[in-house]
Amino acid sequence: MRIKEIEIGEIFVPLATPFKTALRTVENVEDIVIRITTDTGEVGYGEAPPTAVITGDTKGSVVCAIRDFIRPAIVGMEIENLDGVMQKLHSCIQKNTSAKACVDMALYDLYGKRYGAPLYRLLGGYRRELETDLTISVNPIDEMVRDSVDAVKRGYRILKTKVGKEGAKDIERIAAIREAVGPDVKIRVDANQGWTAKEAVHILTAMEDRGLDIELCEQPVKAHDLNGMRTVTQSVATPILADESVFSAEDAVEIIRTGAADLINIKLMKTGGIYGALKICAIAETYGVECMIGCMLESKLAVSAAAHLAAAKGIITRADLDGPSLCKIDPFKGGPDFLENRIVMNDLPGIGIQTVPAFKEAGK
Ligand SMILES: C[C@H](N)C(=O)N[C@H](CCC(=O)O)C(=O)O
Ligand SMILES: [Mg+2]
Repeated sequence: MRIKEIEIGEIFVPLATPFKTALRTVENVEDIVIRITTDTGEVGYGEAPPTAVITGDTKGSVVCAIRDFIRPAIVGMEIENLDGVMQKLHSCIQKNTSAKACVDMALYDLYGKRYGAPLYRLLGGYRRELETDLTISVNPIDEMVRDSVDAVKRGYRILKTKVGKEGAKDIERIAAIREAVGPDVKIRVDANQGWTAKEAVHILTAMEDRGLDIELCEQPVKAHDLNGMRTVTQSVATPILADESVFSAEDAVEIIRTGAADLINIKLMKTGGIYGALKICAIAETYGVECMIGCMLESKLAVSAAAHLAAAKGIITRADLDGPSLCKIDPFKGGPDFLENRIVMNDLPGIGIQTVPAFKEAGK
């Protein structure tokens, strides 16, 4: 089964409410999608969000990387030689991890279809169901409390609360949310690089002293500040999870070697797809470092690929796969079932997404 064609399109999905972090505010998912067709007529789908503030990737750069570098490098290659195609994908252009992830997931989709199996089973088959958190955007405290209570009413038992914009005011934010949702809801905080190491130690220590029971803190300091992150990790009891600091397997080795964080957040858009994510899983398994699977502002297509990886691997113990829950509509047919906090895998081959509107309209 050979790669015959790679078509590039776009999708637009409005968010239910604006998504706000210490790094940015977004109102819509506006992502690049691709369709790979083989000489046997099989199709595989991929998606990439332009998360410039984290990955450096823009819509234009994703399109250019796929059209001018990746497509000429892999068209004609055999899907059965997945390792060979992946080596080409990762060597034909440096960085551009979102473009690579987009193509990588379409290739894995085809690989699953080639062998008639759901991808999560081919990759390891560890579990059939995942529990995801829901993100609470950083906003005035009363809004965050309202959003947290609403999320719990919708069935979410884990909240990922965005912080990192107003220093020590985050202590009051989390205190108000904890009081409103009670002791049984897990609260994770994600500062998206918004604190200095000193601020992080002060804020997290105060949260601990007030018994706010934070499950973990994600990326307290700047991505490049591994010394600062190690200081935080060593100074507080709250587990620290590296997100923007870990893109590659090499980054994961460095984090583990230096003890800069306790946990690693794997996102396909940082690793360049499942192929790179599997390398981080292997390193994390070797050293017993648990991982979270995360997403950017992705719709069900890309998040389904991440769900397959997470369902496959035991070392991925936490999921932040709320992209589809943040969207106002789901434009796709097929894929795993996203039932608010529960993601249930099924037996559809590959990733399981059956239609992508951008290509239906193109009428190919
Ligand atoms: C959407 C997901 N829950 C999330 O919060 N991801 C962010 C980055 C998302 C973005 O800015 O597109 C994260 O974990 O930092
Ligand atoms: Mg994060």
